[in-house]
Amino acid sequence: MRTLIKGGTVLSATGASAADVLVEDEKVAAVAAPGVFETADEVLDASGKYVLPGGIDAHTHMEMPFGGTHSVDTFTTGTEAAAWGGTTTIIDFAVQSKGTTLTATLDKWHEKADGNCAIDYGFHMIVSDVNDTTLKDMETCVDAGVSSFKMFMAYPGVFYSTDGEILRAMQKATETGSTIMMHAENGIAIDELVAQALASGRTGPVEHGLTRPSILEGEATARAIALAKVTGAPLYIVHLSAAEALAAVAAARTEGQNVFAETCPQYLYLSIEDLARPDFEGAKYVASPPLREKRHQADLWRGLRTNNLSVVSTDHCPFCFKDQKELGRGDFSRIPNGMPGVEHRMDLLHQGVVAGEISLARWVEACSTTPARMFGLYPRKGVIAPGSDADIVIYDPAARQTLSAETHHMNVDYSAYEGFEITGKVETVLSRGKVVVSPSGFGGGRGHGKFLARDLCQYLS
Ligand SMILES: NC(=O)NCCC(=O)O
Ligand SMILES: [Zn+2]
Ligand SMILES: [Zn+2]
Repeated sequence: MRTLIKGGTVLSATGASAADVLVEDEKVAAVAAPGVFETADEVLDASGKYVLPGGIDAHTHMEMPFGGTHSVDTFTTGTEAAAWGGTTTIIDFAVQSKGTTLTATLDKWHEKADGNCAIDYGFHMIVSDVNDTTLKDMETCVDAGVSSFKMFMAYPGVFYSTDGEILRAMQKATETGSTIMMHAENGIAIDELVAQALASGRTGPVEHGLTRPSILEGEATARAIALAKVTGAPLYIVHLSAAEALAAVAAARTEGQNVFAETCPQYLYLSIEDLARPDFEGAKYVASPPLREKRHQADLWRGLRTNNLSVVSTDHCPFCFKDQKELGRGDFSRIPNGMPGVEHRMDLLHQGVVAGEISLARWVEACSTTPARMFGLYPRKGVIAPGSDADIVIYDPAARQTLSAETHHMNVDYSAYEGFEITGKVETVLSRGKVVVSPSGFGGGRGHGKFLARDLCQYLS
């Protein structure tokens, strides 16, 4: 089966050019000057549109257990929603709970995802019980294509690891060539602030933000960087939200340390003012790290331009407002942490292009090419080039849309971006050559997506 994408502007991490793309079965066969290929079994007209590599969302949580409940997107609903938004690969997190092994955890996550995804997917591993077996199992995970391990300096008693445990896991990461991903917030100090707030009757959602000050993200980020320096491990800071944390990353990178960071659209567009919405509506915006004061946003955009922030992921972790966020009415510390967003990342970052914050090439780089390189998927993913998987988005940069829970495809009863006016819209999406989204609707489905065994990080200096 040959598909020709004709007349579009092909985007990459290095620029844009008028070109046609020939797809043969699941792969890109050729990229050539307009008109070189005359026809194919199927021809998609991309005149006036961008043709870009499918997005890679390197941070999602489908069906994630948290605080006695689960994030509500399944691997099926979440990957379908991702496809609607131009994302053709997710990397989700398998979650080790205390007392279980990494290998059993990985088996469990394969059971949840295999045969259920609409687009390709990989796994990172959350390490929450550092012991000799866990450290040994990290080797098995790397061999099985899970080459990155998330650890937490937050959530004492749940996912939290001590500095000593982090150090040991980092040493194993250095030995295996794998990457440590860090949730960098000082959870011990935060838990004190949370207890004090509750004791003095401050119970509403905004307290979630007020008890997790940005300086404690900066401190934890700097500490993680120090531990990575001692051990030589590559370090990737997840969901970076604060100027103080970004400064720590920038300083380490200036020294040449293999330290990288991602941010998420919510930190670029939303703020603590959303957490302060009345009538418990702020609960919709509870995630950790919390939404910050607006002053941080300009720093984050600058970080994206300078590559101190290399990747934009969503940290998609949806909990319904009714029933789930409700668990924390009267006690903000019980509000399930996480926000929906997997469907909107490409559109929201395109607004950064429209506003002149980032270039088109940078949009593609941060949302597709760099995550592919960072997590060992390049050049299979993250680029439109001969031999690459035909994960391709045809994007109409002039279309207009309004984001809303009424129209989104995520399995959650609210939109964090309700009413946002967007310039640009995904028109067609190919996943390994198959048209999964088109103007006539959803053509993909559960089971098309395949597990991606990933190589080591390809982004080290
Ligand atoms: N971010 C968040 O609040 N929930 C998902 C889990 C995590 O990434 O820490
Ligand atoms: Zn986290
Ligand atoms: Zn997360």
